[in-house]
Amino acid sequence: MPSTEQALLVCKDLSYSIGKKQILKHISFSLFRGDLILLRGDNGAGKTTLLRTILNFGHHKDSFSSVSKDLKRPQISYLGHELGLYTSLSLEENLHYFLSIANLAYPVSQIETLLKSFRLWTRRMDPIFTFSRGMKQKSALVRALLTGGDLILLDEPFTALDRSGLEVAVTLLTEHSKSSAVLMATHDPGIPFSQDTIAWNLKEGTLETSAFPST
Ligand SMILES: Nc1ncnc2c1ncn2[C@@H]1O[C@H](COP(=O)(O)OP(=O)(O)OP(=O)(O)O)[C@@H](O)[C@H]1O
Repeated sequence: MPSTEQALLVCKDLSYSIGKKQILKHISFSLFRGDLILLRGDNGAGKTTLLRTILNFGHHKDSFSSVSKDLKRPQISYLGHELGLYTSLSLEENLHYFLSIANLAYPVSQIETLLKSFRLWTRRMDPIFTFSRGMKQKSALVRALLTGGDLILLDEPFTALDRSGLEVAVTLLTEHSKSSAVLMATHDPGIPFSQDTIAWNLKEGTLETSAFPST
């Protein structure tokens, strides 16, 4: 394992409570470029809470104490249960908007490749409200990939995807994780990830890590 000095984000002894209920208990981990991590756990185990805590790591300075020396603050992209797309805008308009607020150029040929992979290319000028649930999910994944930055956090990213959409998503996320880190919460047991994938399991507020697939 690389040293924590090379980590994008180091978390030490993170505990988090909502009201009187302790959700996360003394959690420690480091995230590195190249990591592709599946986060599992029962309903209510705290997966969404952990992802949102990482997203807002600046509010938990005592736990997130160290980041790589060459990187002041990792850029994080988040895709949660709410897809965060503007439904009255077209897919293309959404991508233009999210790239512009992330201060990124519009990568024309990359977008064409992504949209063709997800079979969204011919629908790119249509408003999002005319899309099926799976098409909205694919659109949100494209947005997250394009604005990915150093770390992508995904909460149930495969919801409503058909088999071919799932395979495309897995391929794209695997490719993306080679240059950044990808951490995703999922219940889906049949995701075709490689043996290099890291498995995390949240159980009663503590984090267990194991080789993939988790048991
Ligand atoms: N706003 C809130 N107020 C009170 N309790 C909350 C709130 N948000 C989350 N919780 C509690 O925190 C715990 C963890 O919730 P969380 O959404 O992180 O679980 P999860 O592992 O993502 O679950 P799921 O698999 O169902 O999506 C649950 O017991 C939940 O009831």
